[in-house]
Amino acid sequence: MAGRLRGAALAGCLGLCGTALALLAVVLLRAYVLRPAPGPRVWGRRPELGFELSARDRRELKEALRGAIKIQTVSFSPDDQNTTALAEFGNYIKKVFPAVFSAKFIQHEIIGEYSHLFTVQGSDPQLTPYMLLAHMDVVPASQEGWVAPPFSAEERGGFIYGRGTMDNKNSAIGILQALEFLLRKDYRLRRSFYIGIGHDEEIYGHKGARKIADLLEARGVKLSFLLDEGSAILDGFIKGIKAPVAVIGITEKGALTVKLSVEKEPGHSSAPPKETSIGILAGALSRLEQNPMPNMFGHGPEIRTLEHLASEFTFPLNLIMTNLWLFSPIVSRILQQMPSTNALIRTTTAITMFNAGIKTNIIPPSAKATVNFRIHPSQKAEEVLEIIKTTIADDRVKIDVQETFDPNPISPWDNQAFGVQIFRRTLLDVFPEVSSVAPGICIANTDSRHFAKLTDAIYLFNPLIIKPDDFLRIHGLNERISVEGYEKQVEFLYQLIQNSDIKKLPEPHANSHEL
Ligand SMILES: CCCCCCCC/C=C\CCCCCCCC(=O)N[C@@H](Cc1ccc(O)cc1)C(=O)O
Ligand SMILES: [Zn+2]
Ligand SMILES: [Zn+2]
Repeated sequence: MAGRLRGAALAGCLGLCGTALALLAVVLLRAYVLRPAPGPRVWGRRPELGFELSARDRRELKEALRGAIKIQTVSFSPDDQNTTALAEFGNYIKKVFPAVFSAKFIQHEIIGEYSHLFTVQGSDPQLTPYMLLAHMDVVPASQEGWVAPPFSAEERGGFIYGRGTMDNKNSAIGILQALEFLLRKDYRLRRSFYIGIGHDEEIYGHKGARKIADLLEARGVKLSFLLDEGSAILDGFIKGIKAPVAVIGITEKGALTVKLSVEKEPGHSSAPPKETSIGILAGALSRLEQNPMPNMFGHGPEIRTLEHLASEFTFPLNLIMTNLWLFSPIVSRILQQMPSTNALIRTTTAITMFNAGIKTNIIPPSAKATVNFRIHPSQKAEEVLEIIKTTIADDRVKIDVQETFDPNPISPWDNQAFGVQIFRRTLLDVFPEVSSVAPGICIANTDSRHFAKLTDAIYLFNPLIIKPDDFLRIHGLNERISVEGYEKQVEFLYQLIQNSDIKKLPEPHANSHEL
């Protein structure tokens, strides 16, 4: 009997100890293994004016965007733009946004013939201004393959179709629309801000955004932050994350475009040499494709993106993402499998043009190709060029560098980063379904890089929920925006302007809601 009692007591004790141990393990797991990503807190103040739209406002907002899409502001190449359309766009915004163009405290200037700079003077000159950037030019669109012609701005099933609906007339028109609505409600701005609308972003922005930046620099302007396109609220991009997450670019990749050429004696195709210019060039290109640039996972901000999103992942991915010190080799291998995530972790190589040959029976005198590299934030153009030379390893291939620039510096992402706090607050106001806001990389290039001397706080983000399918529409077929999505974009900008009017960020406190 005594033995049985001792046994029961032991079993009870073991059970208790087991429970205690299990509890301890859960606590440790929560505290150390599944710890939430560190992030600044947001304050509780709400914007003064709500975003209630009448049926008339809704119609006006939609028609303003549709009208802009119909203007064919195409950038074909650096010396081929539709300048008539660019000028028409200027007249159009004057007509559609009368409050913006008549406000006494808004100065409007045309820069580089077709770009627009608005200086919106706030009532408090002590507050450092910020800038909203967008562009009006678009890439060309084929007539075939669209459900509605690319410049028809046709509305179908709640979407407006057309070139520029996501890239980037939605921002250009959206910013002016948000300001127009605020002015009509007599909102008095406190913090000054600039609006820049470039006309040649798709061809590097040298005549538009660059000139705007030079002018502001000459005026001695410093910005508290700058917001441009380049990332979005991502839905379904990352395996293991169910909810949409806002990924705000804190840098953009660098770029290097090289022209490769091979010259060889032409001749009769009946007695060909062992290698032709085409064969030699094709070999070099194949070596570049077969030997991708090194995987740089862990050397740039991509690791911070995953750490911030760690708690959004389902089990066991949440555990893996919280412990990248251990799992980064596996994660980096997974990321390189999809083109959009591969672009986050390495300098990408894209053969974009190939020209050779003039007739079926002539040995071609020359072969040329263009290769476009997008440089990972941890590398420099010079370093990439060295790797290219070593990989090609053939002196017969001439390498001419065309456009090149290093990646942008990394913008701040912490408690003191004013812009980041404003975006968090505004996302919370307008997109309550977005559960995380993370820093990321813009895998393409934007006009914002011209503004590096005016601020170290450049952020790339379009307040639009996009799915992988939408990403393919940018520069692709059937670019479109949902009417609801565009309304939300305007609402985001409307609230962002009001939220930016705060004098100074409140001190973070323990109970405030955190994204
Ligand atoms: C966790 C991550 C998954 C990553 C998935 C990425 C999704 C990103 C979502 C939206 C990205 C939209 C990118 C729009 C910006 C494109 C801008 C652009 O096309 N630029 C051109 C031209 C250009 C402009 C300025 C320059 O100085 C150089 C080139 C480009 O070719 O980059
Ligand atoms: Zn764009
Ligand atoms: Zn574009």
